[in-house]
Amino acid sequence: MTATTRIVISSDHADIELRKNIAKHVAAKGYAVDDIGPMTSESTHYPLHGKAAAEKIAAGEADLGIIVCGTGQGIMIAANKVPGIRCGVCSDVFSAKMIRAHNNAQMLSLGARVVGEGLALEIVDAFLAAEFEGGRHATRVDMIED
Ligand SMILES: O=C(CO)[C@H](O)[C@H](O)[C@H](O)COP(=O)(O)O
Repeated sequence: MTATTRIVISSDHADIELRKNIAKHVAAKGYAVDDIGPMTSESTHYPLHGKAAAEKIAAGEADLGIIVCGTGQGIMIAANKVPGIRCGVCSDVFSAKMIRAHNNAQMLSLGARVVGEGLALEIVDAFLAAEFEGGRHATRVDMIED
């Protein structure tokens, strides 16, 4: 991915500070960041925010997405309900690389109550640095889309 890649970022209330710091971290690398909130820690509903971020990608308004909830799981499930979206929860750097390299995932989900900020930023970096390998993996991703 290049610095012109557009990245949509969202979360629920579980940790908006982590989300904001991810947005700052990614913007500092030169990526075009669209942080769609929420902007307060008031309790909200993760399906709304996973869907909103995924729909930006499905509509061609963003290339990649990073979403955050308490475990990363609920917001990931919601994002994956949007047709064409492939999103994985990652708590380690290797998985973050592989969901791009083998699964061509457009979205990374993080659990703010699972990983600390330092590891979260390393996971983000691995996700953004990885490239889809295509080949046999494209066959399998096509099977998911079918
Ligand atoms: O982890 C989550 C969903 O998988 C969300 O962050 C929820 O907020 C989580 O279920 C906890 O909810 P709470 O209202 O913050 O107790």
